[in-house]
Amino acid sequence: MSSFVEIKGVAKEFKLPNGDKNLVLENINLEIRPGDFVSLIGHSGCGKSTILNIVAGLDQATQGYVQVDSQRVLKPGSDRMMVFQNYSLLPWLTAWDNVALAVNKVMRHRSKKERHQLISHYLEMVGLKDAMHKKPAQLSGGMKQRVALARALAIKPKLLLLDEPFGALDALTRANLQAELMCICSTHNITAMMVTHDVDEALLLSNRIVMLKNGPGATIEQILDVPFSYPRIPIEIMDSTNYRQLHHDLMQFLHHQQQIRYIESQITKV
Ligand SMILES: Nc1ncnc2c1ncn2[C@@H]1O[C@H](COP(=O)(O)OP(=O)(O)OP(=O)(O)O)[C@@H](O)[C@H]1O
Repeated sequence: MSSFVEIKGVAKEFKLPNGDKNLVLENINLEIRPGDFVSLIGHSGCGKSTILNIVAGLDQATQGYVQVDSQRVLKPGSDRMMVFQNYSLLPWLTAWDNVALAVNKVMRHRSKKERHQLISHYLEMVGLKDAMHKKPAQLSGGMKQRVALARALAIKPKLLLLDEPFGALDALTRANLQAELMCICSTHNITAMMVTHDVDEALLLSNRIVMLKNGPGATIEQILDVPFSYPRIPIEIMDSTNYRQLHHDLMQFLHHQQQIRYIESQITKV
């Protein structure tokens, strides 16, 4: 199958206020097929969010390029919707109005009735039928993230970008939302990229996991294929030998990166 997202030779260097340069990413190459759910995993600061930001068009690569559906990414667009850990909702608007704001802007050409149906459909899909008219302060963390998901999905993006979407939620809410997201993505064949620190979350949701080495100049160490078919039932797959092996491989990779980071920090002290 042809690639839908192409990340080719991407490097990213930030200029620091004192004039120094911080090379964060180097030669990142990744091809994502339509319907893939790809997770990025690696230690804090290795550049996972930077990759997502470049794909979103919120930041520019210093070298290389990103293409989505054969179009070069140069700026943000409604074909790529991002969901952040901190929900990013407008606090003075209700759940409905937060979703409506995006839908009305992007889907101006649709009739008022159609836009209304879309907003209602996606808020119901994420289980917010009875809380549509509440403001963010009246919603739990899980409910706020549901609004953010509904807002992203209602725009019908080509690519869903998720930056630690469940990082701020308690374990039970996180598990429920993971299951719902998996169901939505597999049913609607949504292509997604997700940054996560959670090995189980990556294994549950993704069909491929990109393992990033530590920076500076982080590169891709390996891409792991996750062979379980969708929809996945956590207690069933977690019990399998295959799952335990993949979990072990990922943990070992992260542990190894942590050791490298420790040794490097000791060397620079000397
Ligand atoms: N605008 C910026 N200017 C300068 N440096 C930046 C900027 N944005 C990110 N960085 C640096 O780039 C590196 C990678 O950051 P990034 O947020 O992509 O890492 P991450 O892997 O997503 O980390 P975490 O898991 O902690 O969220 C870090 O060293 C960070 O300090």
